[in-house]
Amino acid sequence: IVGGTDSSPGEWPWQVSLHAKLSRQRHLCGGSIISNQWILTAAHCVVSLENPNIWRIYAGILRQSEINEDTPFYKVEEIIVHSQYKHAQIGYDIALMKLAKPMNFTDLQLPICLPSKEDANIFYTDCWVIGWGYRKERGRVQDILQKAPVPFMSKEECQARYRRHRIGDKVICAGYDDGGRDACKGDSGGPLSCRHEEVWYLVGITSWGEGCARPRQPGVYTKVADYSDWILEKTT
Ligand SMILES: COC(=O)Nc1ccc2c(c1)CCCCCCC[C@H](NC(=O)/C=C/c1cc(Cl)ccc1-n1cnnn1)c1nc-2c(Cl)[nH]1
Repeated sequence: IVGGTDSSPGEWPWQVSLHAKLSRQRHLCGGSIISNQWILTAAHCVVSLENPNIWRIYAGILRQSEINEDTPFYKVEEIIVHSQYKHAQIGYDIALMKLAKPMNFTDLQLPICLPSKEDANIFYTDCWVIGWGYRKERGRVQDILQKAPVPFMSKEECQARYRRHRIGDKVICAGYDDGGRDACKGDSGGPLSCRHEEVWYLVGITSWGEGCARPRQPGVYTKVADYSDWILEKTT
């Protein structure tokens, strides 16, 4: 996260850190708890890494330094990538990870609400992007989970910023025309969380952008409300 601040314990209890253990283990992406057995993340995080056994999901943590060989993690039983996914800038950048065992909810690990299809046209005014990603384009993974407020941007304005891309209808853009606050490397797969009438919703999945926090280059997020049928179909 560029231009963010430290989160407090339990502030974003749905945020998880997805680690993969290949030759060595490291944080790869963020994810969100949507039920006691399902994590929602970005397709680009898991494609080419679809062997469930390499994944370790850490929930209820604020700091990456809380993770060591003794830290408990959730194993993954199944990974479901959207069948139309090709690459992030085209869209369909959404994937589900099924936990091998249902998790117990605590104050530090709780699900976030999914927006319903009818919520697809709400213009949210209180949205935050969260993650352990870089604070600048050439940076490193942060220890303390970072948060940054990012304003919603209309699709028209977003398309005007990204002339060389087709900004599809199943994505949301958020960011500042002057730049300064945005997601960055290591944040993808994580939530764009918006508070609406006292309730937090998983409005977006951090997907891509041209650089981090550059002026007039907003972040592009998978629009979760447009995938509610897909999520229900795959998780029930
Ligand atoms: C110590 O451990 C580490 O350093 N881990 C570790 C640390 C970092 C990374 C990995 C591992 C690789 C994950 C591979 C799959 C994921 C590959 C793509 C992914 N993208 C993003 O997270 C954000 C994109 C993004 C999203 C929005 Cl909304 C706006 C601007 C964005 N950016 C534009 N340019 N940079 N960001 C990424 N993630 C990383 C990189 Cl490197 N790139």
